[in-house]
This record gives sequence, structure tokens and C-alpha cells, in this order.
Amino acid sequence: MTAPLVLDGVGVELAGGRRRERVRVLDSVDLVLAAGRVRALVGLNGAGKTTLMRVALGMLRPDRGSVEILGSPVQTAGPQVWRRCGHLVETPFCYPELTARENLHAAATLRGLSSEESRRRVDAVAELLGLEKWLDRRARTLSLGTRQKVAIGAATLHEPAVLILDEPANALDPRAVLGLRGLIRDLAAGGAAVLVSSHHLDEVARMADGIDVLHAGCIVGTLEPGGADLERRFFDLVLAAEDQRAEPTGDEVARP
Ligand SMILES: Nc1ncnc2c1ncn2[C@@H]1O[C@H](COP(=O)(O)OP(=O)(O)OP(=O)(O)O)[C@@H](O)[C@H]1O
Repeated sequence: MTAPLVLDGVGVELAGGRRRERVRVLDSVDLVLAAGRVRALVGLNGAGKTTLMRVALGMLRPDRGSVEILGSPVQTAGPQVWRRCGHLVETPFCYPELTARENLHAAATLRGLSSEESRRRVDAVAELLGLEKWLDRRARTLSLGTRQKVAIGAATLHEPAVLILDEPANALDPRAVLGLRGLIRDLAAGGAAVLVSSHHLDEVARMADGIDVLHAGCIVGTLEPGGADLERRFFDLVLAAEDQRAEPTGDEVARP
């Protein structure tokens, strides 16, 4: 059986150079996301994490390589595929004039949940993330972190088979970070394939089965979450990759 998400030789170039020339943002990225596993994607600012996730979700067409999601090429995947996916990349799902509860029910309806299932799942994610007392407030009146909780709830309440979250813990309070971790681990235990990006090595070490390090658009290694000195191992990989880059670019990483 093929894995729920497969990126094969993905390359992306975007017009981001000093004279608007196209620069390589992802370079020959191979990634296999297995069912029941949580993979974390870590890297410095600008490494390409969000771009990789956008490509994985068909939001950006790669210049080279291919992406397959739940057995379909990503560019032609239909509603039956997207209904089984959850994501939080860039703009969070949140209609400002709807209450938090209405937003969550809208997300559940889009994914084909019955009203009874929807009520059960909204209550469950609200409890896990500490959202209960905000459920009947309009989203536009909620704090940034509380809106982030609504967006995480919307991405997860249908128990997706593939879940892609770009820095989901940003703006969350410590209780919600714990809840998020529990939510992700529960979904993976139920068979979901999860890809999550973060800047916090300690946090991903607590939730991921493997940590892929992205540097300058390449996956330069995978770290085991257990064991000591994760930060040191991360920088060793990044600096070794930096040393291998042929041309100096002016944005080299300072040795910590
Ligand atoms: N639309 C765009 N046009 C041109 N360049 C872009 C575009 N989007 C991203 N880039 C460039 O692609 C590179 C990777 O950006 P990306 O947002 O994927 O990195 P990231 O690892 O998610 O960064 P961060 O940790 O800061 O969120 C950066 O150099 C960025 O400037």
C-alpha cells in the first residue's frame, strides 16, 4: 500500500532574487509520510518549510517532481481526497462574523460529518484545546491564540487521514500546546499521517516519531527525537549542509 503522502524529487523555483530572478526554494525533496506516524519538519527561517507544505497540499505546483496524496496525484485529487485531509498552512480557517462554534460546525459540514458527529467532535476538540468558554464568541472578537485554537480544531475535528500543520503551536498557551500534542498523538494512534513544522525542537521532540531537517530547500537529515542534545545535532546537520554548499550566498549561518 502506498503511503498517504509521497513527495518525489520535488523542486520549486520562485521569483525571489535581488533582480526578481527565480531562485531555488526546494531542491529534490523526497518525503514519505506513513500512516500512524508524526513527522516534524524543522529548519531556520526561510528554509522552505511552508513552501514544502503548500506543495504537499497542491496550493503550489512544483517545477519538478511529483506529489501523491491518499493515492491520487495532488493536482487532480478530488473532494473525496480533500475531505480526508486537514491542514493549517497560512490563512487559518475562520470566518470573523461566525462564532467559534459556528466556524467549527462549518468545517465539520464541509468534511461531510453528520450534525451529531459534528457536535461530539466540536466538544472534544474544544475541551482538549481549552476553547469551551470561547465557543459562543464571534471569531473577530477572539485573541490571536484563541483563533489559532479554532483553526486547529477546524483542521482536526473530522479525524483526517493526512494532517499538515505549519507551526500550529505559535501563539498557543502552554495548556493548549499540551492539548495540541495530545490531539496529534491521538490522531496518529488512530492511523493519521501527520506532518508538523515548528521552530521549537523540544516541542517537536515530544510529539514526533522523526524530525526532518530542511535547510536551503533540501532535507539534509533526519533526527531521532529521543536522546540528548537535539539542538546540537540540529546545528551539526545545518552547518555540515552549509559547508557543502558550493557558492557563498551571503546568508550563511553563524556558528552558535
Ligand atoms: N511567493 C514567493 N515568492 C518568492 N519567494 C518566496 C515566496 N514564498 C516564499 N519565498 C521564499 O522561499 C523561501 C522559503 O520560504 P518559506 O516560507 O517556505 O520558509 P519557511 O521555512 O517556512 O520559513 P519560516 O520559518 O520563516 O516560516 C524563502 O527564501 C522565501 O523568501
